[in-house]
Amino acid sequence: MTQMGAQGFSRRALLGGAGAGLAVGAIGGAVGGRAAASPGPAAAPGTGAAAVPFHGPRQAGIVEPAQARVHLAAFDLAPAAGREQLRTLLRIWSATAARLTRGEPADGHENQIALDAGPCSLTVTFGFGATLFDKAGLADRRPEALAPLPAFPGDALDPARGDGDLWLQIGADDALVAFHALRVLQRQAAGLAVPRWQMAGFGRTPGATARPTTGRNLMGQVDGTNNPKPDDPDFAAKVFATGPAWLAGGSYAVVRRIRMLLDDWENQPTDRQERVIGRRKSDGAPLSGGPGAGETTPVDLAATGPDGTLAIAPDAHVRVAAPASNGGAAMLRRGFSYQDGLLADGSPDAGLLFVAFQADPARGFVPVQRRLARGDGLSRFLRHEASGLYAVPPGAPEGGYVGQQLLEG
Ligand SMILES: C=CC1=C(C)c2cc3[nH]c(cc4nc(cc5[nH]c(cc1n2)c(C)c5CCC(=O)O)C(CCC(=O)O)=C4C)c(C)c3C=C
Ligand SMILES: [Fe+2]
Repeated sequence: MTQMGAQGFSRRALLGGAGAGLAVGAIGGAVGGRAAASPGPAAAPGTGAAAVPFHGPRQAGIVEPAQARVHLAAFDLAPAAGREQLRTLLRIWSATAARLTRGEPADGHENQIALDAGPCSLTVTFGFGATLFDKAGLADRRPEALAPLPAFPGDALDPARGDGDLWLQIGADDALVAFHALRVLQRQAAGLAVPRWQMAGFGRTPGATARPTTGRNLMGQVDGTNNPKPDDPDFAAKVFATGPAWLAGGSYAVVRRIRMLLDDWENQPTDRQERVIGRRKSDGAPLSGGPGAGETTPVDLAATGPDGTLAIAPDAHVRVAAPASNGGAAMLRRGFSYQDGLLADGSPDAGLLFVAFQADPARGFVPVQRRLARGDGLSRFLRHEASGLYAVPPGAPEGGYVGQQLLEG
């Protein structure tokens, strides 16, 4: 899984595609509950000028379409740091994220990497890992839902590349803008938090396709079609947490680094690849839909072919992952592809930085992954290599900082 569905649900999508992001910044109105940010003076028309406001009831980087570039990073509190240092850090980080998402230079540790670029839809999303709470003297405020994820069959997790006290998701439609934000935020953490791991990912660049379509992953599949949509009546119930009070309106992010065994996968004929997923590769249409089906044709898990067998195989990924197969469990998937060169055996170190937001991991990722790990035909071509679970607080109002309700509530 990776991107948002073809319908999209950003301010950009509402305004008619990637280029319309310009209008969001330029009109300066309120869109989706956030006051739109003004792009900095350097903003180029189109992708460069698109600005996603940092302040608002929800953090940015959850419902917006995945950008072309991402950095995922985790930090641990510095050995001598506690609650006060955490507060200082979150204030600095929030103020910086607000400036950078407006296309303005940072107030400290500015390094000029993005000086001549607009905001490029930059979003910075903050999350808190379970280990943060003891270190910051907040053990009594740790949500039960932040308990460590269970081990799943087939997991081959590297602890050095997972978990962490603090998590950042930095997305932008320009590589320099994204890296600038990462560097500045990392340098501003000096003495307060130390980097634990970092991963870089990518997705489709706005304008790369003639029609706005759901993105593809590195296996070549259209990925993100059956994500919950903000217009769905139960969208908020699936994606946003209702408690504890400091987290209400926030979410939980599950992050998994999933390597794809691309040499094996690419040796499979296309019809075999399609049966593994349950959708056509060319356009993402479900195999239950017949030749006239398209990407958004509803999946019919009961449909049979002329020979009486199920059109979507018993171990097809979309069958095993579907809410209908998992007691209604659902999540908003917002992943990115990654590639880090070659492994020692010459195979590509490439795959999916799976990111999924949900109201409660016990009603989202956990039951689905339990089932996938046992019965998904796709899992033969995947390796889960790193994992993290983070509480993602609600957004910060103008003048406030992310996590304020936790630290001062
Ligand atoms: C535990 C949750 C999931 C993991 C891990 C996961 C990994 C993964 N998925 C793909 C490719 C596709 N996934 C698709 C659909 C889909 N995947 C999940 C969950 C996980 N995927 C869900 C809940 C769904 C939706 C099922 C439904 O309701 O129909 C699809 C089909 C298109 C789509 O709907 O997005 C593809 C393709 C890969 C490559 C991967 C690990 C690398
Ligand atoms: Fe999937």
